[in-house]
Amino acid sequence: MMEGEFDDALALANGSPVVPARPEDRRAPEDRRMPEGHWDPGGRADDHRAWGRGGGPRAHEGEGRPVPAPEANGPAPLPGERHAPASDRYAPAPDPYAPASDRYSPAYDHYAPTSDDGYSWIFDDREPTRTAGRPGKAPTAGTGLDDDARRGPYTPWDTAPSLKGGEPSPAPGGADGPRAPARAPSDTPPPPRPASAPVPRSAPSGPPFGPPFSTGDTPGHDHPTHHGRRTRHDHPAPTPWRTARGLAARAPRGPLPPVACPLGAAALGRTLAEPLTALTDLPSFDTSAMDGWAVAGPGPWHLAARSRSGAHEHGILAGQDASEAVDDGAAVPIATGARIPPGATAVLRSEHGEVRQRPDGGAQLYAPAPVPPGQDIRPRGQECRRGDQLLPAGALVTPAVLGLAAAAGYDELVAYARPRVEILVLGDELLDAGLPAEGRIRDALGPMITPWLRALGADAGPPRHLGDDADALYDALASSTADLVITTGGTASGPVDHVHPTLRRLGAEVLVDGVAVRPGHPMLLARLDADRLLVGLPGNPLAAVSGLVTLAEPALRTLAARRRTPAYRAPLTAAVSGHPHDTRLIPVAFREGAADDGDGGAVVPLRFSGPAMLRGIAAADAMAVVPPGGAACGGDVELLDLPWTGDGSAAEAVMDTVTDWTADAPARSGTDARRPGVGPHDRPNVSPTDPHPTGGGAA
Ligand SMILES: Nc1nc2c(c(=O)[nH]1)N[C@H]1C(S)=C(S)[C@@H](COP(=O)(O)OP(=O)(O)OC[C@H]3O[C@@H](n4cnc5c(N)ncnc54)[C@H](O)[C@@H]3O)O[C@H]1N2
Ligand code: MOO
Repeated sequence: MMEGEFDDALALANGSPVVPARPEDRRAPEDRRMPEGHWDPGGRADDHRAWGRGGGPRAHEGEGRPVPAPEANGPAPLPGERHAPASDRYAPAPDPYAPASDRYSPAYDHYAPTSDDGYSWIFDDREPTRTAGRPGKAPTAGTGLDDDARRGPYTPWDTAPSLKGGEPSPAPGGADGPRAPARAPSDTPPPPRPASAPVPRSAPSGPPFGPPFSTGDTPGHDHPTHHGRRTRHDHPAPTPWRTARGLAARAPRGPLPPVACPLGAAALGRTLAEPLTALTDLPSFDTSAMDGWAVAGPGPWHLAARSRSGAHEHGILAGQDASEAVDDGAAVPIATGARIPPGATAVLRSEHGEVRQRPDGGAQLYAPAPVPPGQDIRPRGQECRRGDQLLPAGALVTPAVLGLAAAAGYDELVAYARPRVEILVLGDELLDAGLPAEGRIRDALGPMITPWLRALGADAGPPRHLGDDADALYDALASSTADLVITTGGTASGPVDHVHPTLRRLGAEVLVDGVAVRPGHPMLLARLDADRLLVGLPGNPLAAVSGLVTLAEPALRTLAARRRTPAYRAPLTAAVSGHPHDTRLIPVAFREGAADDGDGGAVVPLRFSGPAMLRGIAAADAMAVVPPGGAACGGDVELLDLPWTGDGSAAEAVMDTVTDWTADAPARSGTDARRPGVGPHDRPNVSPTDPHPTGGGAA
């Protein structure tokens, strides 16, 4: 296209005489590749990429801080004060950790649903009570100790004095039982200590309670009793939570081999093992972006009866041949998605054109304003040229990726194999249908874990129920060919907790034997052989969730070659007390506009987050990582996505390669508590319209 032709259009608009365009100046539209609505007078066909790679900010700039600074969200606790002032309506429960206990608490009845939206009752942001003034509890007790800590450390059943006549063991002390032993902070391996050295106590009260953990400085690794009898004295120190995640991520030898899989559900959720490279230009031909007329040169245009019989009765439709050229000064009806015929220079939308009949029986098409060359034409190669990298290896195959791959000409994708996971549900007490009865309960983990793992890209079959049969467990583990076996229950040291003994019997290498996390501390990770791992999830349902996110998810990520989603944080609407030594994982719901600055996102700790409960996690958007010692109201906490929260992997992959991703992205306020790139959610339990989400719990 010559500049003169553009001038022609302008001249027409200005009522100036039109100099007919020279046909030799009209190159095929295929040669002009510019973004839609922009013609390419200079024929800069190969510069088209520049249009998508402007100077806009990179999509991931500023990603690290999607939420306001903590100080914007509420006062920090005063020195010596564990909770925020009472005026803070998002202030914490008297002891938010207390409901995590399995002991009956009247609180469980107290938080029955009362609110209008039916969900806000679950927020764990009850009216604050200063610790010192809390009735009925000594200020030093219950500040982060759950039932387990109160009743004492992890105690192997076979050494409990009341059951066996083994070594003497001190009786539980005080009303709350013995205190948990002091341990190193969660994410720091405990310092080496001589085996005979006494273990310091976290509280001076209570009778002595012998050292319960291994003195080894490498938790879970140098434990001397993996092939011998476990005693209370030689149980390994729990692995710090973050260390455990890292060990789980590094436990597999690497990703499973790539496979070619048909484009469709078989590929969904896998990770691309090769870059997705365009097999064609997209669009692959110059395309009409609108229903209307393909026009050649400036108007008005002669609406010719098409010369070829039968063809183009309704004009040129999508999918039809459009090889017949349009003469200069002529127009032909065209549909969205149809090929632009040779000679056409623009598309005039149907709502913009006016057809006037001529006395000679012909028709003339008029436009209310000049039609710039290239208008409403999607030029070939606008989105990509053949050979362009559309996505890098490592991108998650999402539904959108399937669509893109299909558009780009793929019939199958080369992606990493899905990890095969076998789920073994242990426990004679479990029913798989009906109501709990006669001491038996419903299996809550089988129905949960299979889809959870599938959402993580695993090939997980239905759970197998093995009861509490040690031989059945041995046979199942010995014969399994799965990349990862997941057991539920039986990780502790009760009389029918068969996981540890069976691993010893199999000669498995225990990589993580207990994690400094609540709930879920008995979780474990073992290598059955070079290519098979086992994650032992505790039986308490929320403890099992904790094990899923702590051990199963990182291991599966490595096996499936999934990217780690970057950590993200949000401020808490209420203080959460911490375990003295262990990391806590608590279910939280996102709430936009909950913070005191009026528009900041935040996360609301949910109630019913005791180890045996699923009520909190079922309403949750994420799990918050609460470090030992707790987190203040307004303080940022790290968040772990849940499978239904969304996964930014694909978006991150795109951001690495396509810079105009930002052009259409909604502006990020910097206060969105959600993962960058994930749109506002509308889960009913976190209705942003509810100004008083404390609901029934606020009283
Ligand atoms: N003496 C000690 N006992 C326990 C300790 C401890 O430190 N010292 N830790 C407790 C903690 S914490 C947990 S968690 C559990 C873990 O126990 P197991 O992994 O051996 O699990 P089970 O005893 O089989 O079950 C525990 C609990 O969960 C229920 N359960 C089991 N499976 C299911 C299922 N599929 N669906 C629903 N509920 C399930 C089971 O009935 C028990 O109530 O150990 C504590 N003990
Ligand atoms: O604290 Mo256990 O780990 O109940 O879950």
